[in-house]
Amino acid sequence: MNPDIPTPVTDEPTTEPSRPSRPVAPSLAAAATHEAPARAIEREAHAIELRSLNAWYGAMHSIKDLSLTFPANKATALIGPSGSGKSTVVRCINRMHEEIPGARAEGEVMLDAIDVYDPKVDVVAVRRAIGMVFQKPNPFPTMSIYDNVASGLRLTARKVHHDQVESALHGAGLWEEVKDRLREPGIGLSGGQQQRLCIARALAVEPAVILMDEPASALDPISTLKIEQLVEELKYRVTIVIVTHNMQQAARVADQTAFMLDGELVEVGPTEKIFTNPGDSRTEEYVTGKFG
Ligand SMILES: Nc1ncnc2c1ncn2[C@@H]1O[C@H](COP(=O)(O)OP(=O)(O)OP(=O)(O)O)[C@@H](O)[C@H]1O
Repeated sequence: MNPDIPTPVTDEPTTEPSRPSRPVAPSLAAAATHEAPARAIEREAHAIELRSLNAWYGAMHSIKDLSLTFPANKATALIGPSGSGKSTVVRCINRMHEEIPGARAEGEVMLDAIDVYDPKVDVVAVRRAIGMVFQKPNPFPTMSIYDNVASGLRLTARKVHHDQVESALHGAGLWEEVKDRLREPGIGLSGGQQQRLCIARALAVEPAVILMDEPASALDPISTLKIEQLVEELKYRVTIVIVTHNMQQAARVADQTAFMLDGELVEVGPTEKIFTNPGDSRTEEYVTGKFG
């Protein structure tokens, strides 16, 4: 564990455990670089393609031969009943699954032309290129608002520019609310603001993809709306994968929706089709509330 990085206020693992130790494949290196100007928000988003992904917890086979593409610059919702494997899939995408004792994954997770499971790819670079936001906001408890956002940048940059922090806070729709209190603790913000601070922290390192695992389920309706509006804005700069139990939320924010059941992909398609004219009767039963 890097001593510069305090433990986040959550039992979720931090996505930034240590400094990169070896070179990364070129596009991941590009995605992870801190040298780009602060407003390099035009950075390309990348599609993620899962090819025959399988995941286990010990002997339990929890993700079964899942192939699925998350198109660049789109928001894809992962829906399905509790235990269907949604969170496991997102943790496989940025290689956090393997941090769980006894857990392993097989298959390919392609980011652009690079398999993030390629042994030559640095796992820290993967997690910079593929940011993650959890259900419970997890700002670093001892850090100011400013330092929370700067923390990822400091892993590799000698100097963090104020512009980079400001740009990320703008990107997360938080700048106006915090610009006069940047040195105050991040945990002093409201829950919704903390979640946007976590989004700013993820954005600061200019990821290609952001994974959101039920990012609004702990928030009030107004904060939820702000997160949903943010998803709409962010997808012009990053690819978004959002796990949600809220069907209305999926319908509001997602261009594409994938329905999972028992670790398998039942169906994926344009969100409107999944909600109005799904191809599989199990999808219809789920989206109409007959189970789950
Ligand atoms: N850390 C873990 N150790 C062992 N089994 C796990 C672990 N995390 C998840 N599982 C199991 O893997 C399967 C998929 O769980 P996962 O959390 O991915 O589903 P989910 O669809 O995200 O559920 P929820 O909507 O309740 O969050 C479940 O059977 C679950 O019990």
